[in-house]
Amino acid sequence: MKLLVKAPAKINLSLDVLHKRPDGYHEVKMVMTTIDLADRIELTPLPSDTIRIVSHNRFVPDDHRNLAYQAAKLLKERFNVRDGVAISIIKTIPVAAGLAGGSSDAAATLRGLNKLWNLGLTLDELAELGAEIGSDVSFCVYGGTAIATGRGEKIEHIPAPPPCWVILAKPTIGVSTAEVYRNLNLASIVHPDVDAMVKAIKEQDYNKICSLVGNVLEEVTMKMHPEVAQIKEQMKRFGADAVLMSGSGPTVFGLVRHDSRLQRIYNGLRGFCDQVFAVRLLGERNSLD
Ligand SMILES: C[C@](O)(CO)[C@H](O)COP(=O)(O)OP(=O)(O)OC[C@H]1O[C@@H](n2ccc(N)nc2=O)[C@H](O)[C@@H]1O
Ligand SMILES: Nc1ncnc2c1ncn2[C@@H]1O[C@H](COP(=O)(O)OP(=O)(O)OP(=O)(O)O)[C@@H](O)[C@H]1O
Repeated sequence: MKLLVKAPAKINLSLDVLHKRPDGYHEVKMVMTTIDLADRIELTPLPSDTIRIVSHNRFVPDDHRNLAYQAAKLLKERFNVRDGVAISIIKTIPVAAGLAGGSSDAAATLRGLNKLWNLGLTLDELAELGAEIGSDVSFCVYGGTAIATGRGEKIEHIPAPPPCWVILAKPTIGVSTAEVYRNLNLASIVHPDVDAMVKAIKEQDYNKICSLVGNVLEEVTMKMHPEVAQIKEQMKRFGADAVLMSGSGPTVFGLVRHDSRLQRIYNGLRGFCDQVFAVRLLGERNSLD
């Protein structure tokens, strides 16, 4: 049996960093939501006791460095699974983009193998395992919309924001998350109001949500890559309701409510960015089947 699993990308509507922890990670407080831009993961049982990664994207490693490989290895070791699996990754989410592509592939692999190998784990158990792979993996196990705290692995679900379009534009650079956190100057942070963002989402107040988007990592990445600021400016000029960099970047997203504006913004951005997408926010959380 071949199993197909969808691995959606995330954006951060609000991302605050509270302090640096003794273990080197940063204590964060963020609002994350999944969007309808997804990789597809195909899981095929193998007769031998191996994990094989198949990916036709030259930026995606096809060995133990792949987060989907690490997800399969973790399940095999923890639950003594002797079966093998071929994990084929059909990539749509831009790589090293701030959209949690690798983390979502790992999360989808956890959900899929739980089913393929009849492990009977709950989403909570899979999210806990996911945290061992990366900070964004727990959220990606659930999807939907959530407040993430700790180093990003503590998840509290909240309702989805009101429906809208999300325009994404990724400049042709990749960003190292570790480097961005390293270059963050904690003393000069202007903190976004994460609680107010949560309240605005619960009240389904689209205009308020737009006025509250904020990401403390944005300034750090912009300093390294001025094209991020340029794309933000363009997106604002073409009429997006709110514009922000996602995660550690460099992808910039814009929220757009009216269909009539969408084409104009999309066409305008295509002029100077290869990777531009127009997708919907995804309201629902992932289920186990
Ligand atoms: C920027 C975000 O994507 C926002 O959602 C996440 O905070 C990063 O999540 P991620 O890519 O899954 O991060 P990980 O793979 O766990 O960590 C990569 C590196 O980023 C830094 N890192 C990550 C998360 C965090 N809360 N504090 C950190 O300082 C650490 O140096 C770590 O070695
Ligand atoms: N399945 C995968 N897909 C993409 N990249 C992967 C994968 N597994 C490992 N990687 C490695 O991880 C690096 C970061 O890729 P990824 O697309 O996950 O970044 P990101 O979107 O910035 O993640 P985040 O938003 O969680 O910080 C890549 O450069 C790549 O070498």
